[in-house]
Amino acid sequence: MTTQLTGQKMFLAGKWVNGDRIIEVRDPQDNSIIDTVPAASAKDMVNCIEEAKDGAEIAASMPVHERMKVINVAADYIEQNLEKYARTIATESSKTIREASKEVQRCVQTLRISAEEARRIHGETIPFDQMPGSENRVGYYYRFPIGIIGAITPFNDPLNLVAHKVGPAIASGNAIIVKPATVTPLSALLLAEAFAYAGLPPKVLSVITGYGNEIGDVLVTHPAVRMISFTGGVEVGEKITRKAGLKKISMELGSNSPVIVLEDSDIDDAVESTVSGAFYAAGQNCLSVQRIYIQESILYSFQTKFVERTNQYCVGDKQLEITDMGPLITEKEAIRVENLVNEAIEKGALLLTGGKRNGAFYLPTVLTNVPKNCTIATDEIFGPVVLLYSVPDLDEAIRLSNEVNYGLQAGIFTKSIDKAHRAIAKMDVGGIMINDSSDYRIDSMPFGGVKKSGLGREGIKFSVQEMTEPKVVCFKLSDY
Ligand SMILES: NC(=O)c1ccc[n+]([C@@H]2O[C@H](COP(=O)([O-])OP(=O)(O)OC[C@H]3O[C@@H](n4cnc5c(N)ncnc54)[C@H](O)[C@@H]3O)[C@@H](O)[C@H]2O)c1
Ligand SMILES: O=C[C@H](O)CS(=O)(=O)O
Repeated sequence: MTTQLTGQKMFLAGKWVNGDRIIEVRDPQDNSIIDTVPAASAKDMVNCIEEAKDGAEIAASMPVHERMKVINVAADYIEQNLEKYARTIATESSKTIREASKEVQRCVQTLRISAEEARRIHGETIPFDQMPGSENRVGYYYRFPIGIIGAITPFNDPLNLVAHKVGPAIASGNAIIVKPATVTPLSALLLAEAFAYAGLPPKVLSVITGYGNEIGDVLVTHPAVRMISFTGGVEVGEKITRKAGLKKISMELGSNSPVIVLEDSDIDDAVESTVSGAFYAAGQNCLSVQRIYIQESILYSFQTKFVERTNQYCVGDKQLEITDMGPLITEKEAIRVENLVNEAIEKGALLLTGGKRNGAFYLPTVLTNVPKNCTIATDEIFGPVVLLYSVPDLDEAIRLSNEVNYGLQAGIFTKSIDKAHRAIAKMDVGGIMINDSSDYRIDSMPFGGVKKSGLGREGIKFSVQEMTEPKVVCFKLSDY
């Protein structure tokens, strides 16, 4: 898709500004240049943070009804321009136009939920007289905004995952500086466009484009930035956590999601759900189904149907409505996935389908008999590859599921409420879906994981909690 190279500006403290250097934004499908954005410098980031100090005061002084109005008008703007937002996502990222449209609709929902949560930031009265000697004291606590939030976001959901930080930040009266993924900055800039249209006061929001290690370090280490809200890979997450020092940290990291399919399940339903969960967004999805543990009595039936359904996946031009799966975000990423699969095959894994690359495209791939000593067995693939395993029973499936040092979400297909509850209790994850794959989320639910999958929870209400602090107020009365 060729678009007029207009050269985007970044959105710093409410102003659209150029930079001294530029970054080319490319379409993963054909590596064509679709636009350019500024490559901000460390100095630009320092200036941005200085402006955000004023922004934090402005944001905190916005009455709740104004915050709600601005967020809802921004949501309206995006809804009215859905096609433009979807095309931008489907051009700069590797999502198909159908996947991109769904992301825009979710972003609108995320913002509307954020507006609602702005009116629900409550405190509580505190019965101080529970302690002898405090009979003449009354008071409460309320929640106040922490000030400046630094948000660093990934490439795979370039709009909605930015909204998951900007929405709650504004709802809770904070200023926020977003450093979007270097390869997919345009969608984040469009989010800024919506808030500029909605009349968000200047200096409250910045979207600063550039290289993560260059400007990210400044954002992460600056003392005026009181929280880092990061979504991305565990390697970068650990780097940031080490550098951040004494400030709030929210880490939404990687995964290697398991799904269990028991013999009493609806196999056709399980197949449909896990194929979608494995190959949505070409597997570049933190909730992607990476491992499926199938009870041995139904292995042949499930495996046959799964491979058959996988082979029906339409891989091609991501701008076409008929396309189920587009490319990965870069050819380099496709080669990384190809190498992971080839390592497994060299070590004895069986390839049931896929395993072929063409540039940035990598076919939906199904492996079985994958040895434990393969990288692909324990690391996050973040590509269209799924591993099938045979298990004798639920307990073995749970044990194997928990062996991997990630724990974002899992799924289990069973008609037994007892078995479902055993999985709920025993699986070491942040979310478990019964008769859904791991790839299920609504934007208001608590979202996040354990082990290497992260720290804290997103999902608007939970982000608002992380982005605010309680303040206790106590009155000692003289003639009570
Ligand atoms: N748990 C979740 O909610 C969730 C959601 C989406 C993606 N992810 C994870 O994100 C990863 C894929 O996204 P990605 O490839 O964009 O991740 P990434 O970690 O490579 O990059 C994420 C962001 O960090 C920035 N960055 C890179 N190095 C940095 C540094 N040294 N300091 C500061 N910032 C730096 C990047 O520019 C980008 O904006 C996968 O692991 C996926 O599981 C998790
Ligand atoms: O990639 C991870 C995303 O957070 C999953 S979802 O798109 O929000 O469901």
